[in-house]
Amino acid sequence: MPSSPCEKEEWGAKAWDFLCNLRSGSPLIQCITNFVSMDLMANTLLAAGASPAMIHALEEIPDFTPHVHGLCINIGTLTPQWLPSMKAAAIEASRSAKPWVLDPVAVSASPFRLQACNELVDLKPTVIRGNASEILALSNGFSGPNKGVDSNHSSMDAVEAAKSLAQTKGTIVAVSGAIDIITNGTQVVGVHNGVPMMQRITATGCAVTALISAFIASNVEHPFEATASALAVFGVAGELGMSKANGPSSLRNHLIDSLHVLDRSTFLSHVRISDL
Ligand SMILES: Nc1ncnc2c1ncn2[C@@H]1O[C@H](COP(=O)(O)OP(=O)(O)O)[C@@H](O)[C@H]1O
Ligand SMILES: Cc1ncsc1CCOP(=O)(O)O
Ligand SMILES: [Mg+2]
Repeated sequence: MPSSPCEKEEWGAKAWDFLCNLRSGSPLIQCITNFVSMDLMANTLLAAGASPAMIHALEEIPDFTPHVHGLCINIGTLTPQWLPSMKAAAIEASRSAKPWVLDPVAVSASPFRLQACNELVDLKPTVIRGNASEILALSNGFSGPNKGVDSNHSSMDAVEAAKSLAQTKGTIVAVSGAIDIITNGTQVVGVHNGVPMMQRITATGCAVTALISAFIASNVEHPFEATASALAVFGVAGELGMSKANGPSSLRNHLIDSLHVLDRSTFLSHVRISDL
C-alpha cells in the first residue's frame, strides 16, 4: 500500500532520528555469529557508528555480556559446541534487560537446527529477523528441504506466519526481501528500500540483523520502529551503493561507504516505510 506524504515524512524523520541516536551513542554490540558473516557484520556496524565485538567463548559470557548494549545471535554455522554460548548470552542479556536479536539462518535445514532455534526463541529475543523461508519454517515448526541459507519464498508469503510467530512468542518479527515486513503481531509495516543485488552478496541478511541490534540498543523504548528504521537505512545504503557499483563485489564496498556517509536529506529522499 503506498504511504501518504504525511506518513512517509513521519517515518522518515523518525528513522533518521534513530540513526542519529545510534551514531551519537555508539552502542557496543556483541555478535555470536557464523564464520561467513563476521567481516561484513562488523564492518556494517562500524560504518553505521556502532562498536562490534565478535566474542563467543562460553567462559567469557559472564564477564563480557553484562557490559554490552545489545546482542546479536546468528545460527548460520551452528555446532553443538556453540549453542551453550548462545543460550548463556541470551539469558544474560535478558537478565540485564539488554535487547537482543535472533537470526534463524537455514532453520529448517535439520531437526538439530530447528530444535536449537526453538530453544533460543524460548529465551525471548526482542526481535527475530529472517528471510521468508526461515520465518515460514520457524513459525510452522517445519524442518525439511529448503534452499539452505537463501529464501525460495517472497516476503509477502510470510506475513501471516510472521504475525503468528510474533503473537505466540511475544516478539517482533522482521521478514527481509523485496519488501521487508516488520510485525509485532498486530501492527504490520513494510520497508520498500533495497536492491535485488543485495541478495547476491553473502551475509547481507546477517549484517542487517546486526544493524537491527544496534538500532534497538540505541532506541530501547521503541524496538518496533527501530527495527523498521534499521531495515530502511540498510536498504537506502544499498540503493545508493548500487548507483556506483558494477556488481556484487563493488556493491558490498559501496553499501558500506554509503552507510558511513549517509546524510539526512539523501536519506529522507529515498526512505520508503509504510503501514501494510
Ligand atoms: N529483491 C530485493 N529487493 C530489494 N532488497 C532486497 C531484495 N532481496 C533482499 N533485499 C535486501 O537484502 C537484505 C538481505 O535480505 P535477504 O536476502 O532476504 O536475507 P538473507 O540473506 O538472510 O536471505 C535486506 O536488507 C533486504 O531488504
Ligand atoms: C552461506 C552461509 N552458510 C552458512 S551461514 C551463511 C551466510 C548466510 O548469510 P545470509 O543469511 O545473510 O545470506
Ligand atoms: Mg540469512
